[in-house]
Amino acid sequence: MLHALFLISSLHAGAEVLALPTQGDQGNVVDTKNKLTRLSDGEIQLRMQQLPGWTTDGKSLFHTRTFEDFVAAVEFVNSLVDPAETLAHHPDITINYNQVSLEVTTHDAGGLTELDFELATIVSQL
Ligand SMILES: C[C@H](O)[C@H](O)[C@H]1CNC2=NC(N)=NC(=O)C2=N1
Repeated sequence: MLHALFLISSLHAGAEVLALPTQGDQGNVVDTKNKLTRLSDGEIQLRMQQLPGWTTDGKSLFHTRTFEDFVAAVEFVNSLVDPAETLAHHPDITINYNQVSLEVTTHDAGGLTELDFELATIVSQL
């Protein structure tokens, strides 16, 4: 418990926390309280290791998919609607014929948050 409190205050102070909170009480507390808090560079690096097919500039996540044709590209875009609405978090989308490019960031926080990685992880499974 003391450890969890220390972790939370570290995050608020903007310190880099290299431990990835994924499970247990500590992780749940941090995830709930910090979903819209910008992640540090160290936290972003750790999460990128779990996100193949995506790149980052430290402010956004980027992902591009190529499809058979325009119709398939639009169908993929349509499949993004439900997860985006469920999370109340929406990717910026560019369609170039059969290619769909996504940019995910938390505009409200001015950078990357846990929510961006949640959305990206769901998109990766589509
Ligand atoms: C009020 C509403 O939930 C917010 O404006 C949401 C909507 N969707 C969003 N999507 C993304 N990508 N970033 C946001 O900051 C964001 N904000």
